[in-house]
Amino acid sequence: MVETRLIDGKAFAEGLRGRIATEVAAFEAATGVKPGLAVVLVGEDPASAVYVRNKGKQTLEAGMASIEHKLPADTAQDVVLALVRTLNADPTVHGILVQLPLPAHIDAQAVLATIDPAKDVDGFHVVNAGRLAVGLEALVPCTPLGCVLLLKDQLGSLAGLEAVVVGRSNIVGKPLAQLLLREDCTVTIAHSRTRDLADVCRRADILIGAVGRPEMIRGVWIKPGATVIDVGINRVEKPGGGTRLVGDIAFDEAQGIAGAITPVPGGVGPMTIACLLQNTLTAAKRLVDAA
Ligand SMILES: Nc1nc2c(c(=O)[nH]1)N[C@@H](CN(C=O)c1ccc(C(=O)N[C@@H](CCC(=O)O)C(=O)O)cc1)CN2
Repeated sequence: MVETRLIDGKAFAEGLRGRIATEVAAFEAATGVKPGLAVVLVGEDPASAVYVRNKGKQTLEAGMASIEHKLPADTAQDVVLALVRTLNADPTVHGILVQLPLPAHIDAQAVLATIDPAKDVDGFHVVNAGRLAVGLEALVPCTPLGCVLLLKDQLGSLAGLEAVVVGRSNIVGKPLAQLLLREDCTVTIAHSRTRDLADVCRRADILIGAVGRPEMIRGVWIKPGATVIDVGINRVEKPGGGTRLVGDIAFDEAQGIAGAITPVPGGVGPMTIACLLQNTLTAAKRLVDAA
Protein backbone atom coordinates (compact mmCIF):
# COMPACT_ATOMS: atom_id res chain seq x y z
CA MET A 1 0.00 0.00 0.00
CA VAL A 2 1.53 3.35 -1.04
CA GLU A 3 0.50 6.78 0.20
CA THR A 4 -1.17 8.58 -2.71
CA ARG A 5 -0.22 12.26 -3.14
CA LEU A 6 -2.80 14.72 -4.43
CA ILE A 7 -1.58 16.83 -7.36
CA ASP A 8 -3.01 20.30 -6.74
CA GLY A 9 -3.58 21.68 -10.24
CA LYS A 10 -5.50 24.66 -8.90
CA ALA A 11 -2.55 25.87 -6.83
CA PHE A 12 -0.05 25.15 -9.63
CA ALA A 13 -2.21 27.07 -12.14
CA GLU A 14 -2.47 30.03 -9.75
CA GLY A 15 1.33 30.18 -9.47
CA LEU A 16 1.72 29.89 -13.26
CA ARG A 17 -0.79 32.71 -13.84
CA GLY A 18 1.19 34.91 -11.42
CA ARG A 19 4.43 34.24 -13.33
CA ILE A 20 2.68 34.97 -16.65
CA ALA A 21 1.35 38.30 -15.30
CA THR A 22 4.91 39.33 -14.36
CA GLU A 23 6.14 38.41 -17.86
CA VAL A 24 3.24 40.25 -19.54
CA ALA A 25 4.10 43.43 -17.61
CA ALA A 26 7.77 43.15 -18.62
CA PHE A 27 6.84 42.49 -22.26
CA GLU A 28 4.50 45.49 -22.40
CA ALA A 29 7.11 47.73 -20.75
CA ALA A 30 9.74 46.64 -23.29
CA THR A 31 7.61 46.74 -26.46
CA GLY A 32 4.59 48.94 -25.74
CA VAL A 33 2.41 46.01 -26.87
CA LYS A 34 -0.36 44.60 -24.65
CA PRO A 35 -1.11 40.98 -25.63
CA GLY A 36 -4.76 40.59 -26.69
CA LEU A 37 -6.89 37.42 -26.63
CA ALA A 38 -10.12 37.23 -28.66
CA VAL A 39 -12.64 34.55 -27.64
CA VAL A 40 -15.58 33.63 -29.88
CA LEU A 41 -18.60 31.90 -28.31
CA VAL A 42 -21.45 30.72 -30.53
CA GLY A 43 -24.65 29.69 -28.73
CA GLU A 44 -25.76 29.40 -25.13
CA ASP A 45 -24.17 26.18 -23.86
CA PRO A 46 -24.05 26.90 -20.08
CA ALA A 47 -20.70 25.17 -19.42
CA SER A 48 -19.08 26.98 -22.39
CA ALA A 49 -20.43 30.31 -21.11
CA VAL A 50 -18.74 29.67 -17.72
CA TYR A 51 -15.42 28.71 -19.35
CA VAL A 52 -15.51 31.83 -21.58
CA ARG A 53 -16.29 34.07 -18.62
CA ASN A 54 -13.37 32.59 -16.67
CA LYS A 55 -11.06 33.00 -19.65
CA GLY A 56 -11.98 36.68 -19.95
CA LYS A 57 -11.52 37.29 -16.21
CA GLN A 58 -8.15 35.53 -16.00
CA THR A 59 -6.92 37.23 -19.19
CA LEU A 60 -7.58 40.65 -17.64
CA GLU A 61 -6.00 39.57 -14.32
CA ALA A 62 -2.83 38.63 -16.24
CA GLY A 63 -2.66 42.18 -17.63
CA MET A 64 -3.74 41.25 -21.17
CA ALA A 65 -6.63 42.62 -23.24
CA SER A 66 -9.72 40.42 -23.51
CA ILE A 67 -12.01 40.69 -26.53
CA GLU A 68 -15.24 38.65 -26.39
CA HIS A 69 -17.57 37.96 -29.29
CA LYS A 70 -20.81 36.22 -28.29
CA LEU A 71 -22.96 35.14 -31.23
CA PRO A 72 -26.44 33.55 -31.18
CA ALA A 73 -26.75 29.77 -31.67
CA ASP A 74 -28.28 30.17 -35.17
CA THR A 75 -25.38 32.26 -36.52
CA ALA A 76 -24.48 31.16 -40.07
CA GLN A 77 -21.07 29.54 -40.57
CA ASP A 78 -20.04 32.28 -43.05
CA VAL A 79 -20.59 34.90 -40.36
CA VAL A 80 -18.29 33.03 -37.95
CA LEU A 81 -15.65 32.63 -40.68
CA ALA A 82 -15.86 36.36 -41.52
CA LEU A 83 -15.39 37.26 -37.85
CA VAL A 84 -12.33 34.99 -37.59
CA ARG A 85 -10.83 36.64 -40.72
CA THR A 86 -11.39 40.09 -39.17
CA LEU A 87 -9.62 38.96 -35.98
CA ASN A 88 -6.76 37.48 -38.06
CA ALA A 89 -6.20 40.94 -39.57
CA ASP A 90 -6.49 42.88 -36.29
CA PRO A 91 -2.99 43.83 -35.00
CA THR A 92 -4.27 44.25 -31.41
CA VAL A 93 -5.33 40.57 -31.35
CA HIS A 94 -2.48 38.10 -30.74
CA GLY A 95 -4.55 35.04 -29.81
CA ILE A 96 -7.85 33.76 -31.24
CA LEU A 97 -9.93 31.02 -29.69
CA VAL A 98 -13.29 29.64 -30.82
CA GLN A 99 -14.98 27.92 -27.89
CA LEU A 100 -15.95 24.28 -28.56
CA PRO A 101 -18.34 22.62 -29.04
CA LEU A 102 -19.89 24.67 -31.85
CA PRO A 103 -23.58 24.26 -32.81
CA ALA A 104 -24.17 21.24 -35.10
CA HIS A 105 -24.75 23.30 -38.28
CA ILE A 106 -21.20 24.71 -38.12
CA ASP A 107 -18.22 22.72 -39.40
CA ALA A 108 -15.71 23.11 -36.55
CA GLN A 109 -12.77 22.01 -38.73
CA ALA A 110 -13.59 24.72 -41.29
CA VAL A 111 -13.65 27.36 -38.54
CA LEU A 112 -10.40 26.14 -36.94
CA ALA A 113 -8.71 26.04 -40.36
CA THR A 114 -9.55 29.74 -40.88
CA ILE A 115 -7.67 30.90 -37.76
CA ASP A 116 -4.20 32.30 -38.53
CA PRO A 117 -1.87 29.53 -37.19
CA ALA A 118 0.32 32.26 -35.59
CA LYS A 119 -2.70 33.33 -33.47
CA ASP A 120 -4.07 29.81 -32.87
CA VAL A 121 -3.62 29.79 -29.08
CA ASP A 122 -5.68 26.58 -28.76
CA GLY A 123 -3.15 24.81 -30.99
CA PHE A 124 -5.98 23.08 -32.89
CA HIS A 125 -5.06 24.26 -36.42
CA VAL A 126 -3.65 21.46 -38.61
CA VAL A 127 -0.48 23.52 -39.16
CA ASN A 128 0.20 23.58 -35.40
CA ALA A 129 -0.78 19.89 -35.02
CA GLY A 130 1.61 19.03 -37.88
CA ARG A 131 4.43 21.19 -36.53
CA LEU A 132 4.07 19.49 -33.11
CA ALA A 133 4.11 16.05 -34.78
CA VAL A 134 7.36 16.73 -36.67
CA GLY A 135 9.08 18.44 -33.72
CA LEU A 136 8.94 22.06 -34.94
CA GLU A 137 8.09 25.08 -32.78
CA ALA A 138 4.26 25.17 -32.47
CA LEU A 139 1.43 26.55 -30.38
CA VAL A 140 0.32 23.40 -28.51
CA PRO A 141 -3.14 22.55 -27.10
CA CYS A 142 -3.64 23.89 -23.58
CA THR A 143 -4.97 20.85 -21.68
CA PRO A 144 -2.15 18.52 -22.86
CA LEU A 145 0.41 21.24 -22.12
CA GLY A 146 -1.05 21.57 -18.61
CA CYS A 147 -0.77 17.79 -18.07
CA VAL A 148 2.92 17.79 -19.04
CA LEU A 149 3.70 20.78 -16.78
CA LEU A 150 2.09 18.94 -13.83
CA LEU A 151 3.96 15.72 -14.66
CA LYS A 152 7.34 17.47 -14.88
CA ASP A 153 6.65 19.24 -11.60
CA GLN A 154 5.95 15.86 -9.95
CA LEU A 155 8.57 13.69 -11.60
CA GLY A 156 11.31 15.95 -12.99
CA SER A 157 12.58 14.23 -16.12
CA LEU A 158 10.01 11.99 -17.83
CA ALA A 159 12.64 10.33 -20.05
CA GLY A 160 12.26 6.59 -20.45
CA LEU A 161 8.98 6.37 -18.53
CA GLU A 162 6.12 4.26 -19.90
CA ALA A 163 3.11 6.54 -20.54
CA VAL A 164 -0.35 5.26 -21.45
CA VAL A 165 -2.87 7.84 -22.73
CA VAL A 166 -6.43 6.49 -22.67
CA GLY A 167 -8.24 8.63 -25.24
CA ARG A 168 -7.48 9.58 -28.84
CA SER A 169 -9.16 12.96 -29.37
CA ASN A 170 -7.52 15.65 -31.51
CA ILE A 171 -7.81 18.07 -28.58
CA VAL A 172 -6.23 15.97 -25.81
CA GLY A 173 -5.17 12.37 -26.51
CA LYS A 174 -3.20 12.80 -29.75
CA PRO A 175 -1.37 16.05 -28.88
CA LEU A 176 -0.61 14.78 -25.37
CA ALA A 177 0.99 11.65 -26.84
CA GLN A 178 3.14 13.91 -29.06
CA LEU A 179 4.19 16.07 -26.09
CA LEU A 180 5.10 12.98 -24.04
CA LEU A 181 7.16 11.66 -26.96
CA ARG A 182 8.97 15.01 -26.99
CA GLU A 183 9.82 14.30 -23.31
CA ASP A 184 11.28 10.91 -24.34
CA CYS A 185 8.50 8.81 -22.81
CA THR A 186 7.55 5.47 -24.33
CA VAL A 187 3.98 6.25 -25.34
CA THR A 188 0.91 4.10 -25.94
CA ILE A 189 -2.38 5.62 -27.07
CA ALA A 190 -5.23 3.38 -25.88
CA HIS A 191 -8.99 3.95 -26.14
CA SER A 192 -12.37 2.46 -25.34
CA ARG A 193 -11.90 -0.25 -28.03
CA THR A 194 -8.39 -1.30 -26.93
CA ARG A 195 -8.18 -5.03 -26.22
CA ASP A 196 -7.08 -5.91 -22.65
CA LEU A 197 -7.23 -2.23 -21.66
CA ALA A 198 -6.68 -3.04 -17.98
CA ASP A 199 -3.39 -4.84 -18.77
CA VAL A 200 -2.25 -1.99 -21.04
CA CYS A 201 -2.96 0.54 -18.25
CA ARG A 202 -1.09 -1.61 -15.70
CA ARG A 203 2.14 -1.08 -17.72
CA ALA A 204 2.00 2.68 -17.18
CA ASP A 205 4.38 4.68 -15.00
CA ILE A 206 2.26 7.62 -16.19
CA LEU A 207 -1.45 6.91 -16.75
CA ILE A 208 -3.67 9.54 -18.37
CA GLY A 209 -7.47 9.27 -18.45
CA ALA A 210 -8.83 11.33 -21.36
CA VAL A 211 -11.64 9.16 -22.65
CA GLY A 212 -14.68 11.09 -21.39
CA ARG A 213 -16.35 8.18 -19.57
CA PRO A 214 -17.06 8.59 -15.84
CA GLU A 215 -14.70 6.50 -13.66
CA MET A 216 -14.05 4.01 -16.47
CA ILE A 217 -10.44 3.41 -15.39
CA ARG A 218 -10.53 1.29 -12.24
CA GLY A 219 -8.13 1.32 -9.29
CA VAL A 220 -6.88 -2.21 -9.99
CA TRP A 221 -5.81 -1.11 -13.49
CA ILE A 222 -3.19 1.22 -11.95
CA LYS A 223 0.42 0.10 -11.49
CA PRO A 224 1.39 0.66 -7.82
CA GLY A 225 3.20 3.98 -7.49
CA ALA A 226 2.13 5.29 -10.94
CA THR A 227 1.45 8.98 -11.52
CA VAL A 228 -2.15 9.35 -12.65
CA ILE A 229 -3.52 12.38 -14.53
CA ASP A 230 -7.29 12.62 -14.92
CA VAL A 231 -8.44 14.83 -17.81
CA GLY A 232 -12.09 13.73 -17.62
CA ILE A 233 -14.75 16.18 -16.42
CA ASN A 234 -18.03 14.24 -16.26
CA ARG A 235 -21.18 15.45 -14.53
CA VAL A 236 -23.05 12.51 -12.91
CA GLU A 237 -26.23 12.19 -10.82
CA LYS A 238 -25.76 11.91 -7.05
CA PRO A 239 -27.76 9.14 -5.33
CA GLY A 240 -29.68 11.66 -3.15
CA GLY A 241 -30.36 14.04 -6.06
CA GLY A 242 -28.28 16.78 -7.67
CA THR A 243 -25.06 16.24 -9.61
CA ARG A 244 -21.32 16.11 -9.00
CA LEU A 245 -18.20 16.10 -11.17
CA VAL A 246 -16.12 12.95 -11.56
CA GLY A 247 -13.14 12.15 -13.74
CA ASP A 248 -12.34 9.19 -16.01
CA ILE A 249 -10.43 7.51 -13.16
CA ALA A 250 -12.18 5.85 -10.19
CA PHE A 251 -10.53 8.29 -7.77
CA ASP A 252 -11.40 6.52 -4.48
CA GLU A 253 -10.16 3.17 -5.80
CA ALA A 254 -6.85 4.78 -6.83
CA GLN A 255 -6.06 5.75 -3.22
CA GLY A 256 -3.27 3.59 -1.81
CA ILE A 257 -2.30 2.37 -5.30
CA ALA A 258 -1.34 5.43 -7.35
CA GLY A 259 1.78 7.32 -6.28
CA ALA A 260 0.07 10.61 -7.14
CA ILE A 261 -3.21 11.61 -8.77
CA THR A 262 -4.99 14.76 -9.95
CA PRO A 263 -8.46 15.34 -8.44
CA VAL A 264 -11.57 16.36 -10.41
CA PRO A 265 -12.31 19.21 -10.00
CA GLY A 266 -9.10 21.07 -9.12
CA GLY A 267 -6.59 19.03 -11.13
CA VAL A 268 -6.05 19.42 -14.87
CA GLY A 269 -9.05 21.76 -15.50
CA PRO A 270 -7.51 24.94 -14.03
CA MET A 271 -4.29 24.29 -15.99
CA THR A 272 -6.19 24.65 -19.29
CA ILE A 273 -6.85 28.38 -18.88
CA ALA A 274 -3.40 29.08 -17.35
CA CYS A 275 -1.78 27.44 -20.42
CA LEU A 276 -4.08 29.47 -22.71
CA LEU A 277 -2.64 32.64 -21.16
CA GLN A 278 0.87 31.24 -21.59
CA ASN A 279 0.16 30.53 -25.30
CA THR A 280 -1.27 34.04 -25.79
CA LEU A 281 1.90 35.61 -24.41
CA THR A 282 4.03 33.28 -26.57
CA ALA A 283 2.00 34.20 -29.68
CA ALA A 284 2.30 37.93 -28.92
CA LYS A 285 6.09 37.64 -28.49
CA ARG A 286 6.47 35.75 -31.78
CA LEU A 287 4.22 38.17 -33.69
CA VAL A 288 6.15 41.18 -32.37
CA ASP A 289 9.49 39.50 -33.23
CA ALA A 290 8.25 38.70 -36.74
CA ALA A 291 6.94 42.26 -37.41
N1 LIG B 1 -11.69 26.18 -27.79
C1 LIG B 1 -11.66 25.32 -26.74
N2 LIG B 1 -12.81 24.70 -26.38
C2 LIG B 1 -12.77 23.84 -25.32
C3 LIG B 1 -11.57 23.61 -24.60
C4 LIG B 1 -10.39 24.26 -25.03
O1 LIG B 1 -9.28 24.08 -24.46
N3 LIG B 1 -10.49 25.12 -26.10
N4 LIG B 1 -11.57 22.81 -23.45
C5 LIG B 1 -12.83 22.45 -22.84
C6 LIG B 1 -13.43 23.47 -21.93
N5 LIG B 1 -12.49 24.31 -21.16
C7 LIG B 1 -11.93 25.37 -21.77
O2 LIG B 1 -12.35 25.85 -22.77
C8 LIG B 1 -12.29 24.11 -19.76
C9 LIG B 1 -12.83 23.01 -19.12
C10 LIG B 1 -12.69 22.88 -17.73
C11 LIG B 1 -12.02 23.83 -16.98
C12 LIG B 1 -11.95 23.74 -15.50
O3 LIG B 1 -11.25 24.53 -14.88
N6 LIG B 1 -12.68 22.82 -14.88
C13 LIG B 1 -12.81 22.76 -13.43
C14 LIG B 1 -14.23 22.33 -13.09
C15 LIG B 1 -15.23 23.30 -13.63
C16 LIG B 1 -16.66 22.96 -13.25
O4 LIG B 1 -16.98 23.04 -12.07
O5 LIG B 1 -17.44 22.64 -14.17
C17 LIG B 1 -11.86 21.73 -12.85
O6 LIG B 1 -11.59 20.72 -13.51
O7 LIG B 1 -11.41 21.96 -11.73
C18 LIG B 1 -11.48 24.91 -17.63
C19 LIG B 1 -11.61 25.05 -19.01
C20 LIG B 1 -13.87 22.17 -23.94
N7 LIG B 1 -13.91 23.21 -24.91
